[in-house]
Amino acid sequence: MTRDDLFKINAGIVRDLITAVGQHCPGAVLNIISNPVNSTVPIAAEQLKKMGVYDKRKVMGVTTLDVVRAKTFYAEKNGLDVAAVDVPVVGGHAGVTILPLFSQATPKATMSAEVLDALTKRTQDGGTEVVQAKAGKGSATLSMAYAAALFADSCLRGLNGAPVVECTYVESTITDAPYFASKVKLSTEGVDKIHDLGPLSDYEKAGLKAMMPELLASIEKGVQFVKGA
Ligand SMILES: NC(=O)c1ccc[n+]([C@@H]2O[C@H](COP(=O)([O-])OP(=O)(O)OC[C@H]3O[C@@H](n4cnc5c(N)ncnc54)[C@H](O)[C@@H]3O)[C@@H](O)[C@H]2O)c1
Ligand SMILES: O=C(O)C[C@H](O)C(=O)O
Repeated sequence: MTRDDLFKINAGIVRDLITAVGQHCPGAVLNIISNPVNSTVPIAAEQLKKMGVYDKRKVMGVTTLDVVRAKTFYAEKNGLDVAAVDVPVVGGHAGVTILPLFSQATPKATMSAEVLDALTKRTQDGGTEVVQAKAGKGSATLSMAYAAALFADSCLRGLNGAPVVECTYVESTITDAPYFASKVKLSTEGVDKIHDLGPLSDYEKAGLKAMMPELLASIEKGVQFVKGA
């Protein structure tokens, strides 16, 4: 089962939960983790728009697990302490739409083109690898919970006036995609500032171009699920 297969089940669940949020706590900051995140975030936004209570600063898709994976693989490969490593991951949360920016990773490490390609693919396929290994018995539940806790904690710190920067999938204008994950400053109202992509390597530029058809289609599928209903 792919994240997109989950659309059939989760699209309605997310829309109905968001309807309740729109009715009972319209100002809430939402961290959406249900897959396919590339579509469920647009579903949430469209449903809240329909109800007249959408605030783009409050709706965020959780892509933290992609960052956790990229950091882990980068640290392992380069003999670094993972706690001291940072790797931005941009795009979306499915296959080729997940784009780790190893050229911006810190601390800096030199890796061959082959190793970079392997680490990128491992990050992109990490979730699917676990879903297939569990063969119908769920996904990377515990690492998802870890990532969700990290991200929720960052949101709470931002809301408490200690701004923090995390990668998250939000309504965005930094690329051609209306929703996109990148580094975002989280503050007292939720999304405060969406950082642009920064300098990309040629490999990353190609990855950005390659993800767009799938990302745009997943976004449109989510939008139409609500608008076309
Ligand atoms: N964004 C991420 O990083 C990430 C990572 C892993 C998993 N996920 C997604 O998180 C979700 C949960 O994954 P999981 O492995 O824990 O799945 P799971 O099947 O183990 O758990 C799903 C839970 O949802 C409950 N449920 C079903 N219908 C419901 C409804 N209408 N309302 C409320 N609850 C309902 C089920 O009873 C079950 O307890 C999936 O959508 C999965 O794809 C996201
Ligand atoms: O549920 C999945 O398909 C995988 C999940 O999104 C993950 O990244 O582990």
